[in-house]
Formats: sequence, C-alpha cells, structure tokens
Amino acid sequence: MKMRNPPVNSLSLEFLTELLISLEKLENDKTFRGIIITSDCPGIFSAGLDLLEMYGRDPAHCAEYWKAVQELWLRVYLSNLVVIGAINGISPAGGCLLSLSCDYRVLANNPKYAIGLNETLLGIIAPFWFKDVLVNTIGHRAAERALQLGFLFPPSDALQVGIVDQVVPEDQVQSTARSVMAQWLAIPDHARQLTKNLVRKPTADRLLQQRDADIQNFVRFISRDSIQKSLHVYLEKLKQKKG
Ligand SMILES: CCCC/C=C/CC(=O)SCCNC(=O)CCNC(=O)[C@H](O)C(C)(C)COP(=O)(O)OP(=O)(O)OC[C@H]1O[C@@H](n2cnc3c(N)ncnc32)[C@H](O)[C@@H]1OP(=O)(O)O
Repeated sequence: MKMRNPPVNSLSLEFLTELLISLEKLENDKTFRGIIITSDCPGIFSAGLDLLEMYGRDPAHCAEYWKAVQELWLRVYLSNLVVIGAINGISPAGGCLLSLSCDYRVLANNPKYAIGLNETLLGIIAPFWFKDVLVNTIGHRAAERALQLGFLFPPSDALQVGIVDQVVPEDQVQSTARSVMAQWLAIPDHARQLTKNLVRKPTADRLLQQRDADIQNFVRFISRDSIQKSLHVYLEKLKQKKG
C-alpha cells in the first residue's frame, strides 16, 4: 500500500478515510495475507496527523477527526494481516504511530528520515495509546525520555533504541520488506494471528474501553486557546521555513 497524499502524506480526515476503506477491503479479501505500507511522497513517510484538521476547527469536526484517527490505529494495530512498514521518509508523530502499529519496521538509511513522537515540540501531548505503543516497543525508560523531549531519532539511533527493527540502504527498503514478509508468511496464519491478538489486545482494549471519553478529552484539549496558539505558532514556523 503506497500512501499518496502530497505534499507530505499528512493524515487528513479524507486521507484517513481512504486508508481505512483500503485496509478494510484488503482485510476482507481472503487472498491477501499481508501488506507492506510505504510512501509515494519522496522523502516523507507521513508528516503525521493533519494539523489543519485540529487548528481553527469546531468541536464537532475535531471529534469526527479524532474518531477516524482512533479507527485507523485500531485497524492497523489489530490487523489480522501481516503489516510491514517500509519507511522511506521522515515519520514524525502520527506517522511514527502508524509505523509503530506495523508488525515490523524497515527504515531507509538516510539521516533526514527521523522517526519519533515529537508532540511535545508542538506544545501538545501524545495521547495515552500513542504512549502505550511506544513503551511496548522501546521500553519504559527510553519512552519516558523520548516522549518528554519529543525525540525524532535518525536511523542509527532509531535502530539502537529499537523503534525500528532494521535500517537498510534506501534502495533496499522495498526488497527487504518483501523478504521480511516472506518470513512472516511462513508462519501459519491462525497461530500468528491469535498470538498477535494475545500480545496486542490489552493495549487496544485500554482505548476500546474509553473511546468516547478519549474523544471528549481530545476535543477539550485541542480547543483550548493555549493549544490553538501553540498550533498556530508551529504552523507559522513551517511556513517561515520555506520563505
Ligand atoms: C491530544 C493531542 C494529540 C494530537 C496528536 C498529534 C500527533 C501528530 O501527528 S501532530 C503532527 C506532527 N507532525 C509534524 O510535526 C511534522 C510537521 N511537518 C514537518 O516537519 C515538515 O513539513 C516535513 C519534515 C514533514 C516535510 O518538510 P518539507 O520541507 O518537505 O515540507 P514543508 O514545506 O514543511 O511542508 C509542505 C506543506 O505541508 C504542510 N504540512 C507539513 N506537515 C503538516 C501536517 N502535519 N499537517 C498539515 N500540514 C502540514 C506545510 O505547512 C506546508 O504547507 P504549505 O505548502 O501550505 O506552506
């Protein structure tokens, strides 16, 4: 699955909906056993959640958006398919969450392709389920530092801390992902799927048990004047970087 939402594969409501529909189709087609998620935007895996879906929007829109974000995470994280991330670009925040939700991550060895949950740098807070997935992946202490400092790990550090499983030359990302896929597909589906569920369900359940409350928390938080101001400043910084 090649993500294409130029210029930066930001996860807008429309794009999330497209991803969800595509994933559902693949899940329901029993001829598919695995997917490789990669990007069609050069140098960018995904810029994460679309800031314009959270800035200057009314509460109803924010609630609808957050529901879709939750939905995409649950679908990828609990997918019965083998999900491999072929990460061929920078992958901050929501892009990192998407990567972390794969079963295996291959990152292209380019110092620009940093990955991490950088929410604090925007003046916002990674929700508990983003945090849970990071803790599950790199451990409590490393996650504590990474989250507070909003670390974006370049490839060598990303491998060392374990946020990705493999770093390979850029031109080998897709072929490596395919070899990894072959290895995972050699395992009987039912045994692998039940095991995946055993490992991941408690984390997903934490959100499933409080989805509405999580939406309300998000809407309350994002609607605060101080948070809207932080988003404004961050968006301006992105604009100025250009000019
Ligand atoms: C309880 C609250 C929890 C909320 C959780 C949020 C999690 C998130 O995912 S928040 C989003 C975090 N994302 C980022 O911090 C990435 C921001 N973007 C960048 O750092 C850079 O754009 C890039 C490194 C990804 C790419 O750099 P490049 O130089 O190639 O492109 P730019 O000129 O910066 O961007 C092009 C264009 O795209 C706009 N844009 C970039 N990122 C986003 C985004 N996440 N959402 C919406 N729009 C984005 C950027 O402003 C430019 O727009 P214009 O062409 O109109 O100026």
